[in-house]
Amino acid sequence: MQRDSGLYGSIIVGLPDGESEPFAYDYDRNIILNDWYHNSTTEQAVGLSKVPFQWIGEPQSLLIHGRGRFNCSSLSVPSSDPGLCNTTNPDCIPFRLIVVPGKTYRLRVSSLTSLSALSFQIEGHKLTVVEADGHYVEPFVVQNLFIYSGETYSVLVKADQDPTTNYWITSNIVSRPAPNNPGQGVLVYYPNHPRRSPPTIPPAAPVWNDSRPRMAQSQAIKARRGYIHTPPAVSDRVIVFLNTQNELNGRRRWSVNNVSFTHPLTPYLIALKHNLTHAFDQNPPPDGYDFLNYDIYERHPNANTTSSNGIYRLNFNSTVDVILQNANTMNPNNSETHPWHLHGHDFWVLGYGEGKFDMFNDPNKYNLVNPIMKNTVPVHPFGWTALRFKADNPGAWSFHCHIESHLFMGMGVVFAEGIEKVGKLPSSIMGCGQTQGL
Ligand SMILES: O=C1O[C@H]([C@@H](O)CO)C(O)=C1O
Repeated sequence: MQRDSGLYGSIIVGLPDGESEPFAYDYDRNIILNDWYHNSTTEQAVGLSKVPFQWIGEPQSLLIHGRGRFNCSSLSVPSSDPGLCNTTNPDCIPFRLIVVPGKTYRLRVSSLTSLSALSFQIEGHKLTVVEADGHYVEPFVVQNLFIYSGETYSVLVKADQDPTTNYWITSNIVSRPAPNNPGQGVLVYYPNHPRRSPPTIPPAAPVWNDSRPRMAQSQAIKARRGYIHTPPAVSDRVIVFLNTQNELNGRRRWSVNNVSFTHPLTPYLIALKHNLTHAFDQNPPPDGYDFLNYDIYERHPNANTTSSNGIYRLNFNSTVDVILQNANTMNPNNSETHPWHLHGHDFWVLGYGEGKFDMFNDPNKYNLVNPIMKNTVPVHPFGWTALRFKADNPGAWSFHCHIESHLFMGMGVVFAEGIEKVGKLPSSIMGCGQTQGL
């Protein structure tokens, strides 16, 4: 859980010389969104592993590019440290984005939240979505951008409003019933004073449990004309992943096809390359679940799930479809949003749907014309998301929910392909588990 402890940043990849973007802007700015907890990740991990389970709860603040505010009146015991909870402390100055009237800004917005699904908004300004996870998007305009942990977007925003005032930049939690405690920054029109707060109240958050606008925005993201990578027309293998919340020996877990993921001590790549067959479970986890009989609107009937560190072996260069199927958690009438993130590949997003994926009819509705390629994608409450990718990158790759505590609780799988094509592994990476002395 190092990311939650602050180990993160952005890498911006430029274009090769002589190439230009298919959209125009004057300035480029980077905005990282995050959520912030007062408990350390170690304390969180201890609670998540406890019997009875102690959930991490909602974050204490939302950060916009590293800056946030804590509502001090929410402390049950007032802080004795006068330096803390002091809004005049320079550390409490919110994020400011200074813009020149009339200019267009490309904002590279990314979310590295440990839990929260966010809605990002700039009061009074439209956002034109032009890029997602490094791929150009057929442009579309939104009032607020829904962004899930692990995703990156570029939006264009034009400073075309009344320049005599400043405007709120906000992030709000959606998809969970969190207290209304938005992340707040300020869009400052030059040469207004950068400390001047906007005269308005910040824009209202979207209704947290209305998943329709989120689903609609997910479906609106298509590859830009002229930049479409056409997916293979058919796949060689279809894997359906039922996402459920369960228990294992009294511990709360997440599982995929009733298998909750555990990490082996020996790194997979080394174990595979050196044929260390005792390093992890050699039985592959299942490719599906009982989709005819399983009721996704009920709690998992088998409260006691299984666990494994087994992996999915993919034929090199094969085309794989993955259907992520969401379901009810252990709480009645509750299903959550999960941003699934794949290492080592980009996948085509073929479709999203509500309810149970119908494997006889839903594939006919796949978008094979202009699907966006991404590496992180939401699975909406009680919904499904269909992906396709080429298993063309030799190695062992994690595919997991980007919510840090959900991965910790077992919500992930590992794909491996083309291991024979991986070159000799350096001795400097040896040391863990059974790799000592290799
Ligand atoms: O993993 C989770 O556990 C809690 C809750 O389901 C516990 O009952 C929650 O909101 C999660 O996302």
